[in-house]
Amino acid sequence: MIIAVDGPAASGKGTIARALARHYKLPHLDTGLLYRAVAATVLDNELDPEKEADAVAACNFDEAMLAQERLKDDLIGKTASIVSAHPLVRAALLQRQKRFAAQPGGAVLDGRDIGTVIAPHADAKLFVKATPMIRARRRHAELRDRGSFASLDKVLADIRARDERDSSRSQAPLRAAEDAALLDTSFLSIDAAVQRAISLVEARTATAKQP
Ligand SMILES: Nc1ncnc2c1ncn2[C@@H]1O[C@H](COP(=O)(O)OP(=O)(O)OP(=O)(O)O)[C@@H](O)[C@H]1O
Ligand SMILES: Nc1ccn([C@@H]2O[C@H](COP(=O)(O)O)[C@@H](O)[C@H]2O)c(=O)n1
Repeated sequence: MIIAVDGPAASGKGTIARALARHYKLPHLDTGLLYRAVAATVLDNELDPEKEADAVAACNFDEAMLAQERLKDDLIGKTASIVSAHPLVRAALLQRQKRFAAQPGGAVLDGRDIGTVIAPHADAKLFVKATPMIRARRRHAELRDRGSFASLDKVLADIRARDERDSSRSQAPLRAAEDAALLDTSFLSIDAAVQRAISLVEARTATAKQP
């Protein structure tokens, strides 16, 4: 079974995707980490994220980087959103994600274009959302716990800017696939959001099994 989980920054899609992977005993890929690794490589080598050739050169990143906690840094997230808008960067990362989705037994992937581009034939697609302010509060708390002290206003402004950049790019913009089930986590606890996600996956796959 392939499960595609998409949504904007800090909507809770990663939390839900990890829980679904545990529940269904499937491998999970957080595709945002790939773009974050490209971004970190750009920054480490003092390249220009706005320049497509610089960003493409960084797609050959060191695999060990994917395990680094610093990939969660805000600057890396923001830079990831810049490099991910380059068509050649998306092309360089495409096959790796498609291969992960196509492995025997299936997989759970989360990102921005899983249901639309990476796994358009996924058995179940979820589009996770929450209001910008709620997402900003969650991200603010997460950053604070990691010792970073950006103000809530700044985190909210960054989230809005990232939404705008991710939704307006020409290639694989952030959007819900037409056949995705919407899951608004704004007023759900993590446990309630995960239960709802499992119910939606069950409903999708039960419909598909009907003769
Ligand atoms: N339903 C929820 N209620 C409260 N907090 C939540 C909920 N879902 C997720 N969170 C918390 O919000 C933060 C962001 O969640 P998560 O990392 O899953 O989002 P994301 O959509 O994957 O973000 P990104 O795309 O930026 O990686 C985390 O600290 C997570 O624990
Ligand atoms: N499938 C994806 C996943 C991510 N991106 C871009 O990477 C940025 C960081 O992603 P996070 O999920 O770790 O926040 C994100 O803002 C997107 O620009 C993408 O384009 N496609």
